[in-house]
Amino acid sequence: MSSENAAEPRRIEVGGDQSYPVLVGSSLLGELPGLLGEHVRKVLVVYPRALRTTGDAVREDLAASGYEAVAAEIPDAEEAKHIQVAAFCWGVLGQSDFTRSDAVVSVGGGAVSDLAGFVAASWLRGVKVVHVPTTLLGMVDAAVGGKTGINTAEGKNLVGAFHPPAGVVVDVDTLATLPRNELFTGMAEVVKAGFIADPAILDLLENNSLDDISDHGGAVLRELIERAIAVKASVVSEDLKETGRREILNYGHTLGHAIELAERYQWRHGAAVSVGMMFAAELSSLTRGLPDAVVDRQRDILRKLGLPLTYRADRWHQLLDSMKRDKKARGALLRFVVLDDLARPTTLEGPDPALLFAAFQEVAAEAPRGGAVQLG
Ligand SMILES: NC(=O)c1ccc[n+]([C@@H]2O[C@H](COP(=O)([O-])OP(=O)(O)OC[C@H]3O[C@@H](n4cnc5c(N)ncnc54)[C@H](O)[C@@H]3O)[C@@H](O)[C@H]2O)c1
Ligand SMILES: O=C(O)C(=O)C[C@@H](O)[C@H](O)[C@H](O)COP(=O)(O)O
Ligand SMILES: [Zn+2]
Repeated sequence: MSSENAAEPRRIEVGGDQSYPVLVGSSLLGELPGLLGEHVRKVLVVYPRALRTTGDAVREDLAASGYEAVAAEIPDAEEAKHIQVAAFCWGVLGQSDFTRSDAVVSVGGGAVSDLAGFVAASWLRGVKVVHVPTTLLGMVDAAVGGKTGINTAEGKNLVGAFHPPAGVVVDVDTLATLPRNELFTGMAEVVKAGFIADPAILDLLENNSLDDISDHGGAVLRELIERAIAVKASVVSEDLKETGRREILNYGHTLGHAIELAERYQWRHGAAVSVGMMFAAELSSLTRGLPDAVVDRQRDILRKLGLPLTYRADRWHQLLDSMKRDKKARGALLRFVVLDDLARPTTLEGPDPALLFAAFQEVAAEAPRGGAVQLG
């Protein structure tokens, strides 16, 4: 991850009151000081144990640039999004005398940027954060947009804050070590961006081989990443705090989050969102007349990527119960993001429970025998 001989990165600007760049390219570590700005002296580098080599490289690079760089090594994946992990980070910040002019840098997937973003949002009521996403999902979605959060026993992301980063470094070289199944679960959010806003993404996914789609050094994946970031940047530039348009980024998430909770976070987010998008598409067909061709296209693309399309039928009541705590719900009214057509998302409020159940029947599968767990 050296910054020598780096080609000029693509810069995607996220607008709004606190605008910031998302830099996309190779060998971009050297961009971190520029994003941190002039006044930062101390940096907390937050990374999971599984990414110790990369996290350490970032910390050493920052130390070599003159920062007092402190490491916070946290549990892996969804285990990171826990209040005790936030408290551990607050402890490190306190013991190292971090002030309001200091900063946090996250290195990892979406779980790490959500946790580290929340720590930065809450420490001294808000310090700077820069994200270095190392999963596809983190690059195209989680690290961009300023939503931060942790889970509680009752559900996913129930505690958090909107806290935009000062910048995001999308170094595609970090994808070299990402396991293939992690890359493809991240692709669910890319597909989401295609169906809600940018159908060119869908053409790329349909017209290229899985090898080209997953080649981190190749032009296809690079275009998918840049297009998906552009969708997210455009939406959050307009509506940081989800008072309106931003809800479209939740397509597939109402059921998806309920599945993650039901599976005790043993399914990856992208896998759960894949089933959630199929459910949302079926609901769109039943309630908004979404053409069958669009539903079939979504199913075909998700299937090509090896993403799950169904979920066990026997869990419907549990899922429905969790969906009542979804952040889009208003009082007793459940709300879903649905599609009127390709790239025409809208909100459906208080749908007839019979239609919700009917949509679920379209994605329902028999319960696995012998307690088999599908990791997605
Ligand atoms: N804030 C947002 O806007 C937003 C958007 C989408 C998703 N999310 C959240 O993001 C999380 C999911 O993120 P994720 O899919 O990145 O999962 P993750 O952060 O759990 O990472 C998945 C796994 O990949 C490993 N990993 C990460 N980078 C690697 C690399 N370069 N090489 C090898 N292994 C690597 C991690 O150690 C982990 O085991 C969920 O908690 C979801 O709710 C947030
Ligand atoms: O950025 C957003 O807004 C999104 O909804 C993006 C989602 O992909 C992401 O999973 C988000 O964390 C879900 O937000 P939540 O508000 O439903 O917790
Ligand atoms: Zn998501």
